[in-house]
Amino acid sequence: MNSVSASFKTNPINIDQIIPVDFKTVLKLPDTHAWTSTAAFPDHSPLISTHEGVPVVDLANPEAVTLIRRACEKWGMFQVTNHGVPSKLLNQIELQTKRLFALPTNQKVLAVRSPEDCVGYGLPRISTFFSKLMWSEGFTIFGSPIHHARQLWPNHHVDFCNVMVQYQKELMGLTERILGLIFMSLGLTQEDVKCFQPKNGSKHPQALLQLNSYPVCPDPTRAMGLAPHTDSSLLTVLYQNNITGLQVFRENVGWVPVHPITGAFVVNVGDLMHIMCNGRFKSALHRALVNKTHHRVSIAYFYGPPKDVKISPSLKLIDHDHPILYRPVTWKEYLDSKAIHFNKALDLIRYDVL
Ligand SMILES: C=C1C[C@]23C[C@H]1CC[C@H]2[C@@]12CCC[C@@](C)(C(=O)O1)[C@H]2[C@@H]3C(=O)O
Ligand SMILES: O=C(O)CCC(=O)C(=O)O
Ligand SMILES: [Fe+2]
Repeated sequence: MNSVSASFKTNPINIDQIIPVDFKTVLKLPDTHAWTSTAAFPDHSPLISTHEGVPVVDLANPEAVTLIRRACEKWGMFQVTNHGVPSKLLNQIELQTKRLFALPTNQKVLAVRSPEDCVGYGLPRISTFFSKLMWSEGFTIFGSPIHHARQLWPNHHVDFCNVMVQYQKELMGLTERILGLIFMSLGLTQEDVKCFQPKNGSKHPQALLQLNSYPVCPDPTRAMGLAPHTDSSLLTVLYQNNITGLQVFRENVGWVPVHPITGAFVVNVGDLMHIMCNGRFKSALHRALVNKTHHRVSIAYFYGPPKDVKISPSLKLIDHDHPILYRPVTWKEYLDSKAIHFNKALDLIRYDVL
């Protein structure tokens, strides 16, 4: 069993927090989805438009490593262009994602996630930490989605499965290429990071694909698409359709929109990378808002280390001025802690926080 499934088994979720409402039939924002009175209430005030945005890195630029290092230090996030993933595949995955979420609710629930598993249809896992429900639905895939796809389309699941499998293959290549640049930017060599190099003996990295859908919302100023969180991965590579909604939080600045760039990916530092580089790159706090007129979709690829590999701060980044901050953890151990402690999980493995 992979680390993610194993963690879901240890921390099952209540079925009420898995099945979304039927967004299409709701004409007025229900109280269950109105975030107005909560601490996490979305601040919709526009930022001063002259403010700089998330850096865009052209992977063909010889300066890419330096640009990535700066972006990771300052934002924990950047966008990449010239990445080599065929635009045809991006169009196909967007189309298949929309095809899935366009199904009637009674059909989508045929592929619902079980309380003890990570794959299938349902609300975001972090829903359990908030008193209000989010205005979004998701479909999680690990490897081939054939089991659930067959339930959705008994005779028409082949195209969906092929696109999802092909996309994961492409994204594994791209993510490993970007990871290589990130390690280079930290001065780490292949030898330093060989513990989770692909195909190290029988060990393989683990990755998950998350299709997100944000239906049009009758009252977006009071709703939340996906509540603020950091990703538990090493690195997440996200494709978004051309609808704005993603925002990243910056200390002393606030929420900054991450406007879609046609054909680009958003890359964000996850908690495990934060640990590996001893906090030098911070995992990006981000969220997604919704809107009244446009259906937004995004496809997140969460990349993590092989099962049972302990992630710990690289010794090369530790010295007198940079004492070691985090204890070693496997992805499963970290996900288990996150399932209970959510945004406190990172602090709980710090040596200096009790
Ligand atoms: C490997 C992962 C990463 C998970 C948990 C597990 C499976 C599903 C992922 C998401 C997907 C949606 C946002 C998030 C915040 C959520 O609720 O579920 C993610 C979470 C995380 O990054 O922690
Ligand atoms: O939809 C988005 O832009 C963000 C998705 C996300 O943060 C996630 O799936 O973890
Ligand atoms: Fe995320």
